[in-house]
Amino acid sequence: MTADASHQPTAPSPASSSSLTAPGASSPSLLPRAARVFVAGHRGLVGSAVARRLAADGHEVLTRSRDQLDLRDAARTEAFLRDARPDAVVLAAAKVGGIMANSTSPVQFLEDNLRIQLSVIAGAHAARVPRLLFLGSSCIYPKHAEQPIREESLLTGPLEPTNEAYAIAKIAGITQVQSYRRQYGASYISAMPTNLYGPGDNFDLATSHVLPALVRRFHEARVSGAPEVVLWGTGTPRREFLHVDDVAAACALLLERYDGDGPVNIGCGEDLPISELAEVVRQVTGYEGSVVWDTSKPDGTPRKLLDVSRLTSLGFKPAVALRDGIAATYEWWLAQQRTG
Ligand SMILES: NC(=O)C1=CN([C@@H]2O[C@H](COP(=O)(O)OP(=O)(O)OC[C@H]3O[C@@H](n4cnc5c(N)ncnc54)[C@H](OP(=O)(O)O)[C@@H]3O)[C@@H](O)[C@H]2O)C=CC1
Ligand SMILES: C[C@H]1O[C@H](OP(=O)(O)OP(=O)(O)OC[C@H]2O[C@@H](n3cnc4c(=O)[nH]c(N)nc43)[C@H](O)[C@@H]2O)[C@@H](O)[C@@H](O)C1=O
Repeated sequence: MTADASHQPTAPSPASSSSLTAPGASSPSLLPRAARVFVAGHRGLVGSAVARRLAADGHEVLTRSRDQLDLRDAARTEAFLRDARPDAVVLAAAKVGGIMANSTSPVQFLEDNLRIQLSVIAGAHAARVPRLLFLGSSCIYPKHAEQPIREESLLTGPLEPTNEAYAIAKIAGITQVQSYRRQYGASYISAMPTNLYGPGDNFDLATSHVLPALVRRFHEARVSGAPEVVLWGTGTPRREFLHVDDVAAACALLLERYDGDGPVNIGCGEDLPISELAEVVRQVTGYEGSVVWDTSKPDGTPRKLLDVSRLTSLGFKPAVALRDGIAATYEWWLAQQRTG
């Protein structure tokens, strides 16, 4: 793949580009009206929500399934982008999973994500795509970062070992985006969402995140009449959960209003212990047995609450309350079960 930069705008200096650039609500959007946007990973939890949101906002959403285009293939990805010539790319394709999948398959979490990022970000630049949003994750921050975690905490301490490979791939993605901005003046940005959930989530207990796993475990225990549900770890780690429709709204806002060098955290600003999350899910699913904690399983990072002031300064406000979002996600999953 080539990344011919000869026609790119002059690069801003890294120093000047490190400040937050947030056009006011009256400023023109950084995304044209009825823009053509390639959403990479449109079948996933986040990509599907972003695609729905952008379409509802009047944009044209371009998609390719993995069968049609494996985004690890740099040459084919660049050729697709040169041909499609989108106004923007949202990079929501990634190798994604919960704590166990991350711990047991670090090679795939590192290599697939590095390859996808190299293909899509370099390919977008080569195809002169003017705008790109890269999605990372809150796990990029140090395990013991000061809470709530500000964007400036990046690279200030050791990472959580259970997802270090994934985090390092995502940090490389942030640096790649910043490098295209610094060297070529590309209007490419990064966002770091907190733990997400919603319709389209992965409910496979071996690879899922905690929230869909709890929904499935409590539901199946209620249906089978099991006296107890076994959950992983101690229940003490704290996590922040954001509904995927809110993430999609934040992504749309950032595409329209943010053009800064640093990543932007996406979260709701509130967290809770996994034990409390379990209690909410128990109530929503109607399970009446008890919970047992399997402390042979990893806890992961003790706390991951994001400082979201950079995002809220742009006007973001989450709309979905956690209990309502869990109830709707449970309904969605039950409907999926019914339709096979
Ligand atoms: N879920 C969460 O809690 C969080 C997610 N994020 C970030 O959001 C982004 C999206 O995550 P999420 O939606 O949850 O993940 P999903 O696993 O739900 O979706 C990922 C998508 O990427 C696609 N994909 C993966 N590999 C390839 C490939 N080689 N070629 C083409 N497509 C590929 C998948 O395709 P297919 O359907 O064929 O498998 C899928 O559609 C990721 O960058 C993730 O890091 C950040 C924080 C938390
Ligand atoms: C989004 C984020 O997601 C991951 O990090 P994580 O937040 O640690 O992941 P998680 O959702 O899997 O677990 C959260 C907590 O919940 C506990 N837990 C209890 N019972 C179950 C359970 O049944 N399944 C799972 N998965 N966890 C459980 C579990 O032990 C842990 O204490 C990384 O992929 C990381 O890379 C990343 O970006």
